[in-house]
Amino acid sequence: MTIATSIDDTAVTRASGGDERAVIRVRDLSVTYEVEHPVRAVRDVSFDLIQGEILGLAGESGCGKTTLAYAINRLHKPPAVISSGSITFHDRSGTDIDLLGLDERSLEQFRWDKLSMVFQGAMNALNPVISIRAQLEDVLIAHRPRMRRAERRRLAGDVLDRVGVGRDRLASFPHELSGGMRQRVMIAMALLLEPQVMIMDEPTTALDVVVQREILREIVRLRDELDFAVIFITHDLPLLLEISDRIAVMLDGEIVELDTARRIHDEPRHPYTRKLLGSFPSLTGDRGSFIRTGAAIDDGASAASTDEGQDAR
Ligand SMILES: Nc1ncnc2c1ncn2[C@@H]1O[C@H](COP(=O)(O)OP(=O)(O)OP(=O)(O)O)[C@@H](O)[C@H]1O
Repeated sequence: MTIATSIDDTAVTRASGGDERAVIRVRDLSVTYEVEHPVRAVRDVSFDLIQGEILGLAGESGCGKTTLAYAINRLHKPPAVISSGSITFHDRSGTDIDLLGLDERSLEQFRWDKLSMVFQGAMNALNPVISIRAQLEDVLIAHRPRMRRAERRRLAGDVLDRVGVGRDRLASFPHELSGGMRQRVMIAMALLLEPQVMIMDEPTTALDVVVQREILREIVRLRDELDFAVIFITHDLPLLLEISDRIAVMLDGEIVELDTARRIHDEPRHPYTRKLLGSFPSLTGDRGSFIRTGAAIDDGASAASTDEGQDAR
């Protein structure tokens, strides 16, 4: 897996304290579940998502990963409330969009078009009685109302080819496809409008390991081709080390460490990161060599391909 974009971690910082290549800038974001005993699920989180990078979000169950992901896309529902902070999206046109300031209508336009999301159960969100073609075309009808029918059909076919399902499945209904294929269709849908950012929350967890690997390889390849940024959430730290450029480690609602995948692996600074790494025996001891096969972080060791890494796929 060779990653083309180069995320140089000697980031070019702006006077405002951010990375000038950021596509999303989150500052001091807090999300609270306003229940009888309020839960501050996300606490003063700040980070930049850099254009074209895969940012892994790691941390144990309940640390706030999903809450953070949903809040970024404004998909959080009551009792969750964004209690403070800001989220800025830097559009490819050059405009900065204040995500927390968007009204519902603008949000609907924004989602899928600029930022899309694929989550674990996404494949079950496909409508069982509508063909794949119609479901893909519906997204285009909603977001590109002036697009001609022939162009819609071509794009729907192209995107299915891209994710490895193939345009010959356009007429299929969801139940005619395997779980892996349906999840690929959801990824196709997420790619359809060529968003700048994709948030993936455990997108392959429900699938068997071989299919997971294939899909992950596709995601990295598509990222190389289309240069979108990804926030990738999973419990599987070894997997994150393999595919991410950088990794943010969350603990009790806070990001306690954010660094290149290589440094998270080689020189973890926070005790919790060390504990997390230690809980995966395959990452420590004799087999503890770095298993990534070519992530793009510019720390002098990118694109190193090891036999062990090949085996891991
Ligand atoms: N609807 C809710 N009401 C109250 N508390 C909630 C609600 N949803 C989540 N929480 C709490 O918010 C915290 C963060 O949950 P969240 O689902 O974001 O964690 P996570 O890291 O994504 O976990 P997992 O990996 O298991 O999905 C947890 O303490 C959880 O119990």
